[in-house]
Amino acid sequence: MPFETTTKAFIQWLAEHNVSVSPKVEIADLRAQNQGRGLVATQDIKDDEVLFTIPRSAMLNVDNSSLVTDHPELRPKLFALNQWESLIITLLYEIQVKKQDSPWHQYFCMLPILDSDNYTFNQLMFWSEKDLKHLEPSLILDRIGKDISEAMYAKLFPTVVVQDLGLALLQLVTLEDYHRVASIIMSYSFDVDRPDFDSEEESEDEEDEDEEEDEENNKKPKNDNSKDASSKKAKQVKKNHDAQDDDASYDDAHLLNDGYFKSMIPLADTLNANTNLHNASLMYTEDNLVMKSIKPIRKGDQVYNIYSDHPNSEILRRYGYIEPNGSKYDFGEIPLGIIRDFFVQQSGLSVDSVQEIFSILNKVVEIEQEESEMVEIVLDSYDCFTTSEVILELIFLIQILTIISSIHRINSMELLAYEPKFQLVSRVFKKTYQLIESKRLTKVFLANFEQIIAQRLAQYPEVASEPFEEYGENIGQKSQDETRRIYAQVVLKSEVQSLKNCLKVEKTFQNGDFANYKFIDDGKFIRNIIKKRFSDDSTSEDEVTSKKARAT
Ligand SMILES: C[S@@+](CC[C@H](N)C(=O)[O-])C[C@H]1O[C@@H](n2cnc3c(N)ncnc32)[C@H](O)[C@@H]1O
Repeated sequence: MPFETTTKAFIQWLAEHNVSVSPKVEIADLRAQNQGRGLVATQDIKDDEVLFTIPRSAMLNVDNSSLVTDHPELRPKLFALNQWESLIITLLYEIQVKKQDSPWHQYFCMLPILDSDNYTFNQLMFWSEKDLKHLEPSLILDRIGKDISEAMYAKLFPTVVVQDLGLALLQLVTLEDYHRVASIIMSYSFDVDRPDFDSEEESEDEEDEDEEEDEENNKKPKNDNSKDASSKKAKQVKKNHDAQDDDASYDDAHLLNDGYFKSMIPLADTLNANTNLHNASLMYTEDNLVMKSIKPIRKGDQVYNIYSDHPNSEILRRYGYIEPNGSKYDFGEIPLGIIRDFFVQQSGLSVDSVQEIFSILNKVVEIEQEESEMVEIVLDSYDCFTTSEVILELIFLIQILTIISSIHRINSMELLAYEPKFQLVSRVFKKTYQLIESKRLTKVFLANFEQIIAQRLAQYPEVASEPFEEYGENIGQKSQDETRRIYAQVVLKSEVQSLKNCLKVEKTFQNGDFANYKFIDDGKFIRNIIKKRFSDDSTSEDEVTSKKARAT
């Protein structure tokens, strides 16, 4: 069916399902920009205007599906699955079994899964090895999640679907069909609170948060991948909230405990997203879902939702597009390996010794956690944001290793037995904690911090240092290979720009969480640690080291 005809049939479907749409917006063909369909303002819109209202009955989820209507006996088994599994089966049943008889058929005709005129699947899951090479050295390559997705397919088909649910008609669902449906859920679904959910199950904290949210007398359903830490439901699902995290087993009875349904919401999911141009949000009341403007929108402008605070790399992984001028939430990442190798080079410690220091730090944190809310500081990688902010864990680790390196140059750490080594690392940890608490860091820390970021930057190809450029209105006419190459370049530019912004240390250490930090001489701080430590210790190794320390 031609693109326009499909859109018109969908608009008709919306009217038949009591979706009321403001005359100030219309569905537009944005394929030239590689944006498929989107919503555009046909008149000026004020802040807080209702753009459309969707009754809950028009949503599709496991509770409100043909599968449960046709097979009410399957309800308990479907509800015992997790959100992802149940919605995948629900959608496959509508699309592959009910086909034209599905009440949502006209809606599915709009989705890429049935509308071959709409854009191709560009989520990283569908990229070839050759396409993915363009993304090196981005760490997003470690998070594509294809293996986890395939494990879910292997679990559902055929065991759960055929043996447990008796849906023989879904026996022939291929891995490709499954990936497409899973990608549609990833890019289009929302998590919508169940009005019938027993709030007694919620914790007091969650209720407090709810009260704050309720003040506005409406709530915001989270687009599938939300990680809004302040919202009630984001706490009930795991961080990032995608299939990679949602690996609960069949027996976990997830869905019933969640208090929300992962749902497809026709029309609400026609909105594209932009972190910088976000101008509309979906709210809900008991009976309806309501899309409202959150700022004035000019005639001709696109109406944009936001899919959460993701950097370009994650937007590409989950949704298959990028923001050409960078996401508001971009960050670059420093892998732990770079930090380890930097200190190996700088201090002469062996790789094994630095690894041992990491494992001691993990133990020290574990012990501290018994008393306080200490977080782990040895992570796989560290985020450096486009806002010039970095995570505290990065600062903490580099400062600790800076001090340990200096101590090692005075007295070889390699000579110490495990126990005194543990004591030393533990003491440096505590002293560094106090140093940071008093808003101080050392001068050598700063130099090391800059060099570590510089080493990460050196791993990127030159093109990633070039400024963002408009790739033009005609991106939709480029070949798939070319489009993906351009998208990968934009991701690398986002990361490089973020890392470079974190080199603007006057911003990094004078703003936000790290405002007004002072950089002190390392010598005095180190002397303080060594003096105290060696006067406290009595083991023979320590005495040797202590004498050496005093001699220097
Ligand atoms: C919820 S749908 C939005 C409607 C979609 N454009 C359509 O035609 O069906 C999400 C998908 O839209 C596309 N999309 C959303 N925002 C975009 C943007 N700012 N630029 C390009 N594509 C975008 C991506 O392909 C994404 O996976």
